Amino acid sequence: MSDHVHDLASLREATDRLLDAAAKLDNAAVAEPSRLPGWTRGHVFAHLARNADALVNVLEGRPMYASAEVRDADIERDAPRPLDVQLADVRETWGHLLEVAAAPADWTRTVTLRNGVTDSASRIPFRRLVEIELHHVDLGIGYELEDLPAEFTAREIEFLADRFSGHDGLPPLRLAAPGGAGWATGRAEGEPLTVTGTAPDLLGWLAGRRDDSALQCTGGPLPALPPL
Ligand SMILES: O=C(O)/C=C/C(=O)CC(=O)C(=O)O
Repeated sequence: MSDHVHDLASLREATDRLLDAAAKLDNAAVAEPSRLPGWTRGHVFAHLARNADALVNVLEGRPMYASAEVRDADIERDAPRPLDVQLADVRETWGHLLEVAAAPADWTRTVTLRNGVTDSASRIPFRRLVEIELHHVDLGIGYELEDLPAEFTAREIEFLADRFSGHDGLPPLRLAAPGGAGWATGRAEGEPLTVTGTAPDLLGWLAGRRDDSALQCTGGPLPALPPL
């Protein structure tokens, strides 16, 4: 089981980091494109606020979002807001999520996210941490994959490697980072290809944040990853 107390502490630090960096922006920068196709920085802030509300729903046993359409429409509605409103929303919704997470609860219970995904409640703080850390990078404001805490990077590679594990569209893969860290993913049977790169480059590739140009693949050509 994930250590939700440890992950909540990491989440506090990551959220403070994002809010401190974002506070240096101005309204014009909020309206500029983020690194996510079709999304301004305002879309990213709006998404983070609505995701906090959605995770409160998950922890309290309600559907994460009323529907995919409502999720998307809420992000579009909130994206054009000025910086102070965006950051107040991210801060307040995060405060509410923390309050709900502080209530006595069975952290081993199974909760349901969107698209029918289920998980242990104890993994919700880590899932939120992924949103905060990767979207901080997506804002394109000077925080890069290399700036992510090494523990987070290793855990997110493991999380994504698990997600692609057993995927028929992928050959067996062994991911290898300097220092001996390694992860297995793709189909289980067969001789694995070895994909070598720094942990940030491996994470960037798996998470769709970076191309494969910094990775080396031995044993065959590097496969294209299926959509997340
Ligand atoms: O952690 C997950 O499996 C799901 C995360 C999300 O759905 C994040 C979003 O894209 C969202 O909350 O809108």
